[in-house]
Amino acid sequence: MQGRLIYLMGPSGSGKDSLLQAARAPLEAHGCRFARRVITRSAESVGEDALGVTPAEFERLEGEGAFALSWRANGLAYGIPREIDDWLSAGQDVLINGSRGHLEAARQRYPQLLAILLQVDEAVLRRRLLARGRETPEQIEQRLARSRGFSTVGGASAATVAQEHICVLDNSGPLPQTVSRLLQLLDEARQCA
Ligand SMILES: Nc1ncnc2c1ncn2[C@@H]1O[C@H](COP(=O)(O)OP(=O)(O)O)[C@@H](O)[C@H]1O
Ligand SMILES: O=P(O)(O)OC[C@H]1O[C@H](OP(=O)(O)OP(=O)(O)O)[C@H](O)[C@@H]1O
Repeated sequence: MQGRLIYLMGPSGSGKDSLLQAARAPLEAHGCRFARRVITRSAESVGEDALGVTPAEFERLEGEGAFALSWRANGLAYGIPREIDDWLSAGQDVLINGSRGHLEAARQRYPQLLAILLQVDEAVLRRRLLARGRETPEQIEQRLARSRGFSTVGGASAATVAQEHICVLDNSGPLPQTVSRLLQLLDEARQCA
């Protein structure tokens, strides 16, 4: 049986990267794989363990078909390596750090994907982004403005979320609580699959 693509998305600062790190060990114990993203961001940047490449290298890789999914946002290009298709074909679930803007395109390629929207209110987001210190205050405001622009998934209403089959996961509380909820959500999804 084909594995399931778990597409984690949410505003900048909502905690996607922290959650991926914290949930990694328990999920790997269940056979779930994690994709390392390729990003045109310098390797020294704080945060996820991504492969940093130049825009020219990214274009070359994309042209060679190295990515299962790729998109542009925040002035950067992001790619998910094609090896996830081998993992999925081998029946393994794969968790990726996705983009709200690319959800529809991702669904076209992976109709069975499980979309999870990590949510935190804007004041908390701004505080967390400033504390993280990876972006300038101006870039942080641009990211918050980008989130406001997602009328369908960003600050989505419950009805929209239900209609679009998106599971909302709140990360306003302590991270371990969010990890437990994620594991529970994935268990429930497995039972429904
Ligand atoms: N539940 C949480 N409680 C407090 N701080 C958090 C929580 N989740 C994430 N953070 C912090 O918020 C900041 C943004 O988290 P990060 O994982 O980088 O978000 P994203 O990858 O979605 O942009 C980081 O400094 C992180 O340590
Ligand atoms: O369409 P959106 O949902 O806005 O997402 C755009 C991009 O921003 C995030 O990446 P990145 O790691 O650069 O930013 P973040 O860690 O600040 O979320 C996310 O993982 C997407 O790659």
